[in-house]
Amino acid sequence: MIEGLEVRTVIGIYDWEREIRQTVRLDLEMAWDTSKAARSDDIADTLDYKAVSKRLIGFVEGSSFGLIEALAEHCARIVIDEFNVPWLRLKMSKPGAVRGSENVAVLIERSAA
Ligand SMILES: Nc1nc2c(c(=O)[nH]1)N=C([C@H](O)[C@@H](O)CO)CN2
Repeated sequence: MIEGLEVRTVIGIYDWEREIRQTVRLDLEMAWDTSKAARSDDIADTLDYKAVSKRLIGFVEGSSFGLIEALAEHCARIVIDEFNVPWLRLKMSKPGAVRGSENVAVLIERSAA
């Protein structure tokens, strides 16, 4: 899992949102068989959460989507396609987007198939 990964990016459907950077937060669950790495104690045998995080940070920082739905979908595709993850659940939050609320988010599940 990667929990609470916060990144500043251009995100939003309103004109004023195209002029600023706002914080989005990613929570990511990824299916992976950890038994080989548990035996070998070798990072090469597992899914490197740091590598996944760095790739997503770079992508999100350079993106400028309108909807958090679109941003979430692209992030999911990157993780599945580039890291061979068979299944994931991704929550894309935009805290502070709605006054009076603690958070707004979309939650998606995607598979490689
Ligand atoms: N389902 C969604 N609804 C809304 C989104 C979104 O990304 N998905 N975005 C906005 C605005 O950008 C809002 O965050 C500005 O405060 C409104 N509704």
